[in-house]
Amino acid sequence: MLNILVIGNGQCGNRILDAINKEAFGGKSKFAKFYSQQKYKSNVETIAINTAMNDLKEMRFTKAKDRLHIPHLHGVGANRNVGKHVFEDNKANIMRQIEERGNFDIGFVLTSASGGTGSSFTPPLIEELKKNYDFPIYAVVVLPFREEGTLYLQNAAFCLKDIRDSGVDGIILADNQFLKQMGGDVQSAYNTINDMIAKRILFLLDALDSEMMMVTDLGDFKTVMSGGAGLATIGFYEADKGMPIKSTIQKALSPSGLLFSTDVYKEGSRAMVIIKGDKSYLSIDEISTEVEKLSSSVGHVFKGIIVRKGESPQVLAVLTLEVAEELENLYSVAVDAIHQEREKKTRVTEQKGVDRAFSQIDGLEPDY
Ligand SMILES: Nc1nc2c(ncn2[C@@H]2O[C@H](COP(=O)(O)OP(=O)(O)OP(=O)(O)O)[C@@H](O)[C@H]2O)c(=O)[nH]1
Repeated sequence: MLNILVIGNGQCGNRILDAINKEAFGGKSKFAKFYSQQKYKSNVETIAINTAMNDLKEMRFTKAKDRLHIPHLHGVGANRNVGKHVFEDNKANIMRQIEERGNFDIGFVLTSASGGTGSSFTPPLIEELKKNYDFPIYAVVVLPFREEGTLYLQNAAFCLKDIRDSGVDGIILADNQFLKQMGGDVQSAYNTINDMIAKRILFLLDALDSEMMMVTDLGDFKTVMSGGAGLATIGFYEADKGMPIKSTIQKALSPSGLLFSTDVYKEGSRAMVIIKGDKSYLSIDEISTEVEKLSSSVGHVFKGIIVRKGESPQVLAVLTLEVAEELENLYSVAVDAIHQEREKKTRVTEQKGVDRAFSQIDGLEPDY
């Protein structure tokens, strides 16, 4: 049995963690967490960390003991410099809470790249975890909608770089901009995206701790994640019962299954494909043909098969990327945003427009 740590930082990280707990506690009643056992095979410890009490209170499926409030106003207002200081001041407390949960085989830290708390807590937290423990740690990082503004874009650019420099064992990308194709208003888009990420992580945790017909394990996952440029994404598809397994695999690797925009056949570096379902769906010929097609363009592909009586076919693909054109696009938009912010600041200090307006009444008194 694996011991797994899942930490959600900031509002986005908290909500994804809550979506994971919702699935794990059976999903339906908000009271489930008070009396249910989690459905995990593994021993999973979850911790939500936030500076904003309201974000923690909003969680419906995460136990109160798993919510850690770090007092600082009502958040750090998207300011990563403030966030880094707040983390430093509270580091000992945060690390103590983690230490009390025992030993782990693997850890995940969930965060948005663009807010304040999650994006500034995650890099130093991973650095600290890597300093103190020797289990692998993966960051699951949500990229912003591109129209959310200059501060979020610059945060995303610096946060990703900081996470990469933190000693993390791999970064799994999910992109709000790409996933907004799911449609709906912002709140329902968030819920859909969070559920998509939660479902993929839970499938992965289940697979890493399962008896498989063809084995993939934590060692294989580590090898996949250490490939490419340290960046990865996850694809998933659950088919209707009639769908052939070859189409299910193709769907998992297509834009409708992925969390980040990439052509896996062009940008992929290593992959792990896990196929689950009733054995009547699991044609070895079809599976081998699809896996060979993938491995001929990406290099090594680990494959695992989990036979589950009566279950419809499901496919999960973890893919590390060699290049990521969409990330390059994001960085060029972010660089424009950084310049825009800088120019605005220089204009304010050079022109002192508002000061000039006020200075016109220097020495004058109101006359009634
Ligand atoms: N997918 C998804 N994205 C979210 C969610 N909530 C916020 N975001 C995105 O996360 C980014 C903002 O980060 P938050 O996580 O809200 O910020 P925070 O870490 O709590 O930081 P501060 O509030 O500034 O202290 C934006 O790009 C949002 O679009 C969510 O529930 N799901």
